[in-house]
Amino acid sequence: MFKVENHTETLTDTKDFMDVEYPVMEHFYTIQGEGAHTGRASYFIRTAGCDVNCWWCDVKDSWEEEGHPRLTVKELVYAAENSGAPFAVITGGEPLLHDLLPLTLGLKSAGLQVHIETSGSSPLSGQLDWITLSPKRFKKPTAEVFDYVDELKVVVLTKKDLKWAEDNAAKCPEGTKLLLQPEWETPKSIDIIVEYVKKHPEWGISLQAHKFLKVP
Ligand SMILES: C[S@@+](CC[C@H](N)C(=O)[O-])C[C@H]1O[C@@H](n2cnc3c(N)ncnc32)[C@H](O)[C@@H]1O
Ligand SMILES: Nc1nc2[nH]cc(C(=O)O)c2c(=O)[nH]1
Ligand code: SF4
Ligand SMILES: [Mg+2]
Repeated sequence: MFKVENHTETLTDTKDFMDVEYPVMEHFYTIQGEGAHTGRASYFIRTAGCDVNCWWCDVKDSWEEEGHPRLTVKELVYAAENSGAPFAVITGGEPLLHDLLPLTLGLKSAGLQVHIETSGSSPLSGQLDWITLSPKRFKKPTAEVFDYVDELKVVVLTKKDLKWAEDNAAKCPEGTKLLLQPEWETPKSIDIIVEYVKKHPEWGISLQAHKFLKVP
């Protein structure tokens, strides 16, 4: 949970934030396929732009802002609210490249909880009810994000990623949900994760269930 301090008074007028635009690759009503909320109906907003560039990223088309439409908070909130989803997931690309206060205020004003999927490598912004941190060596998380993380979800390809996972877990608050996620194109990572979780049951496994369900 994170709530940026001292900014809301600058955005008290609804007009202030409903007209703010974001580069959006896609937005869609689906089932959360990853993490502790797997299986729950949620409205995804995939912002465009990422400066981390993981070579195994499964949404490389999100990396450039150019070529994606700029949508207003009003448009995004309208779609999310009318979907009936109980919560929105702001993802990307790297969503924290953008000031998320206007978008999160808009979503929350419509009664949605706001979750984020982030590498944590840019400063926190906005009002976030659930922070899923997926830390990347390519651009490391900021120190601040560890004070607010709810769920640590580390993508695993090889055994060295387990040490990376533990190094990040050591910085998280007590009670943070710890999850290891196989890299989708690396089948051997599943055996690595299963063996590790059986030895270290404080960790759980996150699969990309949406890819099995064949939903976006
Ligand atoms: C596409 S990223 C977007 C949000 C943010 N940039 C991040 O990395 O958390 C969303 C989630 O998908 C994970 N992910 C991306 N490519 C993946 C892959 N090939 N296999 C498994 N997980 C992947 C990321 O680690 C992250 O947890
Ligand atoms: N269904 C579904 N669940 C997801 N959880 C995290 C995703 C992401 O790309 O951020 C994602 C996604 O792309 N689709
Ligand atoms: S940080 Fe996220 S969106 Fe960016 S390259 Fe890595 S997995 Fe893809
Ligand atoms: Mg995805």
